Amino acid sequence: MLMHSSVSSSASSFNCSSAESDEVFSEGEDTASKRSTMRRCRSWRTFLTMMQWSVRRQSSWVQLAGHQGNFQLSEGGEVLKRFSEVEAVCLQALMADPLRPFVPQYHGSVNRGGNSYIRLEDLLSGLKNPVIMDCKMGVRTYQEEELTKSHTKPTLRTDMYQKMVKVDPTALTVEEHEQRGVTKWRYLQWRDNTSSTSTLGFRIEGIMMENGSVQRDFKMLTPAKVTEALLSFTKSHLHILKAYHSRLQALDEALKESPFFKAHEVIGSSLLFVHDWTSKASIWMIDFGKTTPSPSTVQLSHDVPWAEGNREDGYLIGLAALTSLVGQAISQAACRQEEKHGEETDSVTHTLQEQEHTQTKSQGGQGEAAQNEGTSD
Ligand SMILES: O=P(O)(O)O[C@H]1[C@H](O)[C@@H](OP(=O)(O)O)[C@H](OP(=O)(O)O)[C@@H](OP(=O)(O)O)[C@H]1O
Ligand SMILES: Nc1ncnc2c1ncn2[C@@H]1O[C@H](COP(=O)(O)OP(=O)(O)O)[C@@H](O)[C@H]1O
Repeated sequence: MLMHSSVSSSASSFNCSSAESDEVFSEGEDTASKRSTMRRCRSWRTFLTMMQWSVRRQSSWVQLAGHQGNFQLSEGGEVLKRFSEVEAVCLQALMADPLRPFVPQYHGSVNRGGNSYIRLEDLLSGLKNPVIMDCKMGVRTYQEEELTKSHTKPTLRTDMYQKMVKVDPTALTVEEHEQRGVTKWRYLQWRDNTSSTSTLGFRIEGIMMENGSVQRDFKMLTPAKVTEALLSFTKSHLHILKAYHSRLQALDEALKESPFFKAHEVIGSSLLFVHDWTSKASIWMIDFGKTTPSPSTVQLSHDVPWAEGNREDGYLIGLAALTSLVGQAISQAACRQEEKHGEETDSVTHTLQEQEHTQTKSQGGQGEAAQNEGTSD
């Protein structure tokens, strides 16, 4: 789902502010005075509406991936995400962890219209026409419980069967076609195997460019294809790629120091890359809905392949691959820049040579003319 908040939260949703409601008509006020008060109220309303509009335009909030209807935009640079106990517990712990600078600020929960929400810092706040990329981390996006459930208590999902049919009907067995359903584990595993999740330890879930165009469903199994996507996402801007590279390296350092990371199996969590053309670029850890404490008997290393029962998520495998591919994008962008610079220099040299040539010719002509003049004297 993609939701442009700047449009949805337009002036029409604006309520009379306290400044306006202060202007209450008193009994017996004469008509002229009422008119003048109304005029003042209208201009206040217009002014405040414009202020509200422009402040909201600062955050053109979009939801690039995830569950439709899970988010609401809130006042004061916050977004509200549908409450999940698992996620709330993680966020609470992360606020006192070395990973805190990499996680949106968590402000507890709130009730809206009978539903509970988690209050999160809006990571797009202050960015102008943001460019966003959601990378889902890890070598698998399903919890081990999902696998167990698929053996012991399989529930067939028609929606997931249909999503598979739409992409590749041949991926389904005859039995699955007959049942017109697959388990959630089967679907998630298929998604992992048909993307770079299983091989690289991450996948690009979606990219939104500054004009609002969104690309999802990347068929990117090869590192070269991912590098290509990174170059297109950053328009090969070296300073943006370098900022991302440093942030990934800093995240790696923080993960090594993090008691939270040591003790949790991080499944289905994303890194949200955000930048705009005023050179603000950052990366944030989001979505802890499937991040759970690892059993006390298991010591996770996060950098070895998953095997049933070992609980490994492969988060660091993905982070290393992603960092290395951003590094490759930097090298390629630098090469392209040099080539472009070379071409520009060539063209400048060529122009200068041409100018010199023309000048020499015309000077030669002038000399001749002067000589002729001299001789005619
Ligand atoms: O992205 P597509 O291919 O559409 O598949 C989605 C994602 O895997 C979701 O994971 P995430 O939240 O990490 O994006 C998952 O939510 P869960 O978090 O519940 O596993 C959805 O399961 P359902 O919510 O059961 O439909 C599943 O349908
Ligand atoms: N704090 C935030 N600030 C800005 N955008 C966010 C924030 N959290 C999530 N998003 C947007 O919402 C999308 C889905 O978020 P996510 O937490 O993964 O939801 P879900 O649990 O439904 O999968 C992200 O890809 C991103 O575009």
